[in-house]
Amino acid sequence: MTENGGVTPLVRLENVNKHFGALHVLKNINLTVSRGEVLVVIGPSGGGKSTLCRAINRLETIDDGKIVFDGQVLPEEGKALARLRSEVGMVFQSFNLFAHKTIRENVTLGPVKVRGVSKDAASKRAMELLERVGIAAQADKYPAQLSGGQQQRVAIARALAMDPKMILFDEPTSALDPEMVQEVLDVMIGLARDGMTMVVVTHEMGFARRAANRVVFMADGQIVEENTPDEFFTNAQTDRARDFLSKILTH
Ligand SMILES: Nc1ncnc2c1ncn2[C@@H]1O[C@H](COP(=O)(O)OP(=O)(O)OP(=O)(O)O)[C@@H](O)[C@H]1O
Repeated sequence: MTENGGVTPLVRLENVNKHFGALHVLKNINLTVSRGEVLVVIGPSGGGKSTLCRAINRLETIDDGKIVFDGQVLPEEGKALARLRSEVGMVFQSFNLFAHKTIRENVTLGPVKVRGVSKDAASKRAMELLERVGIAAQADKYPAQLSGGQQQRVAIARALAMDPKMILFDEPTSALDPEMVQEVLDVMIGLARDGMTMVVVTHEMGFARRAANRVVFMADGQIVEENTPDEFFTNAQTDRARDFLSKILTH
């Protein structure tokens, strides 16, 4: 069966619930992400945004409901899950680079280990990707020798090296000094323009306005609103969203 005018969504969450102990963190979430779509998830702290993102590639288990990725209902373990993990890139707030590997090695490792790509081919591709994120000149350095913004761009290149079907970004600029935020957002805007499917948890409203196809507002474990950025930012439908926006936009 097809949806969205004949295009099957890349990801579909159906009635997904998740508890941490007594805390109901995801409350009956229904959400689709279309191929090539940039979905920005915003909302107050503790609302479940990270958990939603992590549930999509099963870094978090879910209690019930269903997650369909690229036409397949995902199990909690096994080969299908390993395939998902290699097809869904993830960029975290903390860059998670291997400290004792060079920048180039960080980007080469995944394709060699997981995909069986030859070292030479992976290394050549790594340089192309480092070029793309504007960091090829630093290829032989180690992560600690780079700024936070540069390290995050390496993390994006590393995700791209796996030829992912989508990339999840969980607050990718939150740990950065303010002057480095834009360089990372510019790389992400470039990816969005190139058609990468992206789910982005962020407080960067400028990014949402420029790059998002859809904004999802999450609070208290629920999707409270979802709309185009234009509609959401000018005409939010709920008090919760309006209240949140008035706080962050005047911040
Ligand atoms: N591993 C865990 N064990 C227990 N509780 C957790 C765990 N991870 C998250 N939580 C709790 O679940 C709730 C949702 O957290 P989550 O990180 O998904 O929210 P968030 O919207 O991303 O918030 P933030 O913007 O602060 O990162 C919070 O109350 C958090 O403390």
